[in-house]
Amino acid sequence: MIEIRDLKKKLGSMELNMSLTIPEGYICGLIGRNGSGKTSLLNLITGLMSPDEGKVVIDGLEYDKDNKGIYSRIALVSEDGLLDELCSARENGLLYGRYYTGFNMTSFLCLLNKYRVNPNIAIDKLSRGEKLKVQFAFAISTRPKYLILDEPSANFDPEFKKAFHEEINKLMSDGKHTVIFATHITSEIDRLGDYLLFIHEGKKVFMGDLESFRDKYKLAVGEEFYIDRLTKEALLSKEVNNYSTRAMFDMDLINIDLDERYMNHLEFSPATIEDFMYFYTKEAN
Ligand SMILES: Nc1ncnc2c1ncn2[C@@H]1O[C@H](COP(=O)(O)OP(=O)(O)OP(=O)(O)O)[C@@H](O)[C@H]1O
Repeated sequence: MIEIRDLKKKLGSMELNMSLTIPEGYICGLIGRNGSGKTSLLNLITGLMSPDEGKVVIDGLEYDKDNKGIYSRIALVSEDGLLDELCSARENGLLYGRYYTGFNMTSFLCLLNKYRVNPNIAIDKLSRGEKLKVQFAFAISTRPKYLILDEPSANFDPEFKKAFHEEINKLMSDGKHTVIFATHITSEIDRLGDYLLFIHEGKKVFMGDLESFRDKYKLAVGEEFYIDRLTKEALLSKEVNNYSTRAMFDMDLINIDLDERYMNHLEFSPATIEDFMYFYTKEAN
């Protein structure tokens, strides 16, 4: 389990400030608009960045006290690659694999072969997508309990996306692994995710399973008159068009006794992550 306890980090004019728990055995999609703090949060979780206050606790272990225990459990795949760019993938495997108790060189080379990446040329001679493939293959070959992916699939071609999803499913099949991935592709969370963590300006807006998300946030369509009659606190924001109005509601805050008669005039459907982001950030602006 990953616990983020009262974590604070000043990032320019913004402060990342949150507490949350990420359970084991699930895939958690991390979403938020550009600059909301996704990469910074993942860097704090993986120990690449230190918090100003608070801490990250992984399986009861803490950075600075139990680094070895943490690093044997966690692997990060990100654009800012952690491998040596001047060395080939094979050399990186030989150099850095030994720091990971679970690293398997044969599995690493097999995956590179499967992904059609040459293991013998320097990483800086590879394309962006190929670099990410090397990182992904390396991370998977350490058999991490926690696999952290920072927008991994943005540069993957459709064929590799399929292989990537298969590999994630394989890793997750024993129920003991956890994947956290930041993405801007909301359909990827719908497809892969069990949990959703939505952040905005360094703060947690929603953390929970996708079913709870769809129960909590609903999109209402109908006449503005009826939308305006519902509990004000439950309304995230609305968009008025010529013929109908769309509005996002937090159903936990709706007062059913008072609102039901107006709700009957509106059509409600579970929010998609994309709709939620649109209506949430529209109001927050
Ligand atoms: N070391 C740092 N010092 C100062 N500011 C920082 C630092 N790292 C990040 N920031 C700022 O913090 C904010 C969040 O950055 P971050 O990269 O975490 O966002 P993000 O959600 O991953 O964005 P994107 O979706 O564009 O990748 C940005 O405004 C960034 O400029």
